[in-house]
Amino acid sequence: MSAPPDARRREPARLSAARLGAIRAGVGAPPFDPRALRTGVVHLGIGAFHRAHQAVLTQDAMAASGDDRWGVLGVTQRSRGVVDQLVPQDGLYGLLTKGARASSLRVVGVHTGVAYPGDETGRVVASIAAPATHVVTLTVTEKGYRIAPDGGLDVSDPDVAADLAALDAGARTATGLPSTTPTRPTPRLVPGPDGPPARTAVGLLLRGLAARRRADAGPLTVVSCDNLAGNGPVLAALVAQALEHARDDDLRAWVDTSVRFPATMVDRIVPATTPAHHTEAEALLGLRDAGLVVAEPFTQWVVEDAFAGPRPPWELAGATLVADVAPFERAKLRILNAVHSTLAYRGALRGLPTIADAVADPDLLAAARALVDEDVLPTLDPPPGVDLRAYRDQVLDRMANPATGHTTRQVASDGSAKLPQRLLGTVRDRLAAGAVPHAAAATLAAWIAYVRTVACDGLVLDGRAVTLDDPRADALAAAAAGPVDGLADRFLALTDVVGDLGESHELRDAVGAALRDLGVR
Ligand SMILES: NC(=O)c1ccc[n+]([C@@H]2O[C@H](COP(=O)([O-])OP(=O)(O)OC[C@H]3O[C@@H](n4cnc5c(N)ncnc54)[C@H](O)[C@@H]3O)[C@@H](O)[C@H]2O)c1
Ligand SMILES: O=P(O)(O)OC[C@@H](O)[C@@H](O)[C@H](O)[C@H](O)CO
Repeated sequence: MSAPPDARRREPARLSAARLGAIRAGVGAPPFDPRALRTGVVHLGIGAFHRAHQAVLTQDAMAASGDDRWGVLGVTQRSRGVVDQLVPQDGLYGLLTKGARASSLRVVGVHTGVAYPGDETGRVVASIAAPATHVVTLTVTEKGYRIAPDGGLDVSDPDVAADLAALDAGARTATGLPSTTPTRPTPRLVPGPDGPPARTAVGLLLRGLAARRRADAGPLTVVSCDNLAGNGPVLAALVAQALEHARDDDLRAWVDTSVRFPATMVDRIVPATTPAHHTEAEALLGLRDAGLVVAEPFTQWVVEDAFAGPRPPWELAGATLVADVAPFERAKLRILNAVHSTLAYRGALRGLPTIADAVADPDLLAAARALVDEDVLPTLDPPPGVDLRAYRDQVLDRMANPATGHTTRQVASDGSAKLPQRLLGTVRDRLAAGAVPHAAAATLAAWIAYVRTVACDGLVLDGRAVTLDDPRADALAAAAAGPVDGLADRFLALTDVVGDLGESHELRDAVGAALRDLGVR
C-alpha cells in the first residue's frame, strides 16, 4: 500500500552548478566558479580517495593562487558509475569530514569533466595530448597497475596484451609505416579513429603519451598517488617495459626525455561512502549528492619535486615538495598501511566490523604496536623532522576515530596485492638482517587465517557475509583449503605474492606458529 501523499518524503533537488547558490550556510562552497576552470590535469581512477585528497588540495591551491589552469578531467577506470554520479552534478560533490567529535561538509568543484574509457578513450587520449594539460595523476589501486610476479608489467594479462596491440596499431596508423618487424604477427587494425577502448590504466596512459608526442604538445609529468612502494619509479618502469615490448623506440626516447614520474606519499583515510553518510550529508547540504565522499580530518601529501613542466601550486594547500620521498613513503606504508592490514585481518577474525573497533581491542592494539616496534622500526630511517614513535601513536589515534566507520572488510580486501607493498619489505629486510620477524609473521598468519575463514568457513560482519575480494582469489582459496598442516607452506609457496620469502624456513616456522596462536587448527 502506498503512503498518503503528505507522508511521502519529497526528494531534495540534486547538487549542480546551477544550485550552488542554494548551498546552506555552514557548508563550504567552491571559492570560485567551477564552470570557469580550464583543464590542466587528467586523473586516472576518480574513486573516493582522489576526490577526498588531491581534488581538495587542487581546489585549495587554485583558490590560494587564483590560477584557474588546473581543472581536472577525472577518468573512471572500471565502470561508468562515477560518470553517472558526477556528470549530472557538473562534477560537483560533497566531502563529509568526520572527526571523532564533529563533522563538516564542503563542496568540491575542480572536475571539468568525467570520462569512462569504455565509452570515451579518444576523449581521454586527446586530453592527455592537449598542450594545456601538464600533469596526469593516478589512483587505480595496487592491482590496477597489472604488475607481474617479477615486478614488471604483466604482459600475459589479456587486457595488457590488448592495450599493447592497440598502441602498436595506433603507431602504424599515425605514421603510415609498419612499426613492427616482418617476423612479428600483424597487430589487429584499429576500428575507428580512436582505436578500441583502453582496458588498463597503463594502456590508456601509453595511448595518451603516444598522442602527445605526435601532437608535439610538450613535456608531461605523471604522478602515481597509489600506495605502492616507489610508486613513481615503478610506474616509469612499467611504461618503459611496455614500450620495449611494443618496440616503439621513438616513443620510448621521447618519454625518456620529456616525461617525469615523481614519487609521492599520499595519506588520508577515506572509507567507502555508506547510505548513513548520504543521509547525514543531505541534511547538512539540503541537496541530493550522488558523488559524496567521506574522510578523516587528517590529510598529507609529500611529492617529489621533479616535474617536467608547470604544475598546480599544491604547496599552497599544504602539500610538501621534497627532493626524496622514499623515507616518507616507506614509513607510511610500513607503519600506517601495515598496521591497517593487521587490524583489518585480526579484527575481522574477531567479528569486529570497523578498524576503530579493532584498535579498541587491547589484544589487537598490542599486536599492532608489536608489529611496528619489533619489526618495522628497525627497518626504517626516519624522514627529516619525523619522530617515528610519535608517528606510530598518531596513526593509531587516527585509526581509533570511530566516526569514519572504515570497515575491516574494506581494508582486508586485495591482500595479495597490498601485503607485498606494505608488509613484505619489512619481512625481507628483517630476514636479511638475520632476525626472525615474528610480529610481521603474525600479520601474514592473520591474513592467511582470514582467507581460510572467508573461503572455507564463511565469515559474517555486521550481518553481511564477507566474500574473498582479491585479484588472486582462486589461488588463495586453493591454498586455504585442505589440512592445517602445511597451510603456512602453501601460502608461502605462492611466489607471485611473496616472491622467494618461502625459502626461509624460519619464516615458514614463524607463520606456522602464529597460525597456531590464532587458533587455526
Ligand atoms: N581510500 C584511502 O584511504 C586511500 C588512502 C591513500 C591512498 N589510497 C590509494 O587510492 C587507491 C584507491 O582508493 P579509493 O578509496 O579511491 O578506492 P575506490 O574503490 O573508491 O576507487 C578505486 C579506483 O581505482 C580504480 N580501479 C580499481 N580497480 C582497478 C583495476 N583493476 N584497474 C584499473 N583501475 C582500477 C577504480 O575504477 C576507481 O577509480 C587505493 O588503492 C590506494 O592505492 C587510498
Ligand atoms: O585503500 P586500500 O583499500 O588500498 O587500503 C586500505 C587502507 O590501508 C588505506 O587506504 C589507508 O586508508 C590509506 O593508505 C591511508 O592513507
